[in-house]
Amino acid sequence: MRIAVAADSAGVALKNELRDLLREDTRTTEVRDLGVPDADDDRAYPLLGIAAAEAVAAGEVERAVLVCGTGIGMCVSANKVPGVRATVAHDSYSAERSVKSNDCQVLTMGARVLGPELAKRIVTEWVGHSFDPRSASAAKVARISEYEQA
Ligand SMILES: O=C[C@H](O)[C@H](O)COP(=O)(O)O
Repeated sequence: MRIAVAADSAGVALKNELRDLLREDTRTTEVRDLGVPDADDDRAYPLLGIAAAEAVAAGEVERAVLVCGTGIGMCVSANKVPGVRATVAHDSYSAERSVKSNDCQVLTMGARVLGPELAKRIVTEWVGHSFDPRSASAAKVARISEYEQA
């Protein structure tokens, strides 16, 4: 699995931890860090979130993990990119269902909301989840795509 990571200055420390964790994970083949590199970089979350979502939409990566202060700005930004389904998730169950029910390719988190150990656990679990296109959820997700393409 190819994964992009990105964050604003509020999320960069957690993003870097998650990036390193994902790079050690044998299930990932590429972990692309789209920035910011450090907290001195004041590029705002929409720039980073949209860039990562565009990489997902273009098929350059399958998924993205985005971090800002709350996860909300990254989520709203990523969802503006056609074809991308992003969610904030700070608990294991929501992260799991975002993939299995909603086929979300993008997970966003708030570094000011949850601690790094919980974030790492959620992301590690999230990599292991997959969407079943034959599931009853598939038709519901298809309705979202139909609206987007209308
Ligand atoms: O959703 C936005 C993020 O939490 C961001 O890191 C902080 O945004 P703000 O500086 O506008 O509060």
